[in-house]
Amino acid sequence: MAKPVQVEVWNPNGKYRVVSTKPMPGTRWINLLIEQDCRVEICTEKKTILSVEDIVALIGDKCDGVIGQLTEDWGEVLFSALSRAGGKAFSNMAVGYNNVDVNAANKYGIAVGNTPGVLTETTAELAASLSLAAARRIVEADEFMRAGHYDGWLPNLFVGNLLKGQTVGVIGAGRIGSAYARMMVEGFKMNLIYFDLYQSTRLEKFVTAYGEFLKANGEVPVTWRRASSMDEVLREADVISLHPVLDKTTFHLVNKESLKAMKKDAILINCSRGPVIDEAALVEHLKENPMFRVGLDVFEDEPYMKPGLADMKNAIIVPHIASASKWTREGMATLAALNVLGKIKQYPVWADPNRVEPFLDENAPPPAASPSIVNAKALGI
Ligand SMILES: NC(=O)c1ccc[n+]([C@@H]2O[C@H](COP(=O)([O-])OP(=O)(O)OC[C@H]3O[C@@H](n4cnc5c(N)ncnc54)[C@H](O)[C@@H]3O)[C@@H](O)[C@H]2O)c1
Ligand SMILES: O=C(O)[C@H](O)CO
Repeated sequence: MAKPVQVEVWNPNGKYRVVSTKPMPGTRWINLLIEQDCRVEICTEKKTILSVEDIVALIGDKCDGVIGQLTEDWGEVLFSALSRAGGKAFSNMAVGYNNVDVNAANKYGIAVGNTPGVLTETTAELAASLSLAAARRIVEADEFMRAGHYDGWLPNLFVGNLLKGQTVGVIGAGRIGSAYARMMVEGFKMNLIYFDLYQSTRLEKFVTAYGEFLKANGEVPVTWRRASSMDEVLREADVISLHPVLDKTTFHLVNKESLKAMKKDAILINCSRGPVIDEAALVEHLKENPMFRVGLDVFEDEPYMKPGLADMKNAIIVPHIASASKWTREGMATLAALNVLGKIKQYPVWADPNRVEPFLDENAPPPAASPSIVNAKALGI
């Protein structure tokens, strides 16, 4: 039998039992659930990643819905346990849901929610921060100062790359990739090359209009191009940022061969999912190409790193914090809670999962809808 898991209980007499596998930022999400007659149970176990067994214990005999995390393995075992407990709703507190077996959820008629729209800019800003930090060697320089090595200005000290006029390459120009592209184009006057399965017309229009604006002001216009293959982006771009979903088509999208195709002094940023890069191949590439720099928010075997990565001066590594702004994390918690609540209350699914502002307005009640259910069609809701 699974051992009991520690929880904190809100509104013990609530009719619907909703479990959150982690404490989440803010209290609005808790209040919204309580106002709608939910008993909210928040797991307070100290360990960071809960096992499937822990979550089965949390679900227990009666559970209407669960808010879970991207570190958890939501597959057959958990969805069957949730279904046995009478549950009909699950939401990841994340936009990515590669940790969820949606087919298994479909089998048990369980809605799967995610949280798009509220983390686009925050995540793009971290990708931009890593791009700048890598280009200007900020982390290396900071370590150098703290170690007391600075004994005066030198012409060759921490010389990096100028972004202005260079080419930024985006692989996966969806919500986050497009927001990042705009930041780099508008902020640093970089030219854009992107690769996506779909055309990003809005992004193209934006760069065209900005280029015309620059030209009208006597400046060199920025340009854009949609590449017909990822390789084109790898060969041509000076800074490449990865923003696709993780699925079979993007696993090890960047591998030994693709790394070789990139410029020797290129910068590679990954704020999508770790397995999009073959991390062992990346470590070898960083060793062989000291001018090549990388900024990583995500790792192939998270929370672990491949041997050697932590020793590389040309790598900047941060612990999956791309969506970690207060506003975004509180918003993600709210959206995840409302996904679960919406299914419990049999509300319809919101028509446009990218337009989530009405759910985030602290001064007004949220719409009676689930903000984003990825298997809505399959479940006929
Ligand atoms: N590091 C973080 O904290 C963090 C935060 C948010 C999102 N993410 C990750 O970023 C991903 C993207 O988020 P989003 O909101 O921009 O999603 P999105 O669906 O708007 O964009 C993903 C884009 O990837 C494209 N794509 C899919 N397969 C591709 C392929 N084989 N080659 C090229 N492009 C391909 C899609 O067409 C789409 O335009 C999420 O799925 C998640 O995994 C990470
Ligand atoms: O997919 C996501 O939402 C992130 O990885 C966490 O913000």
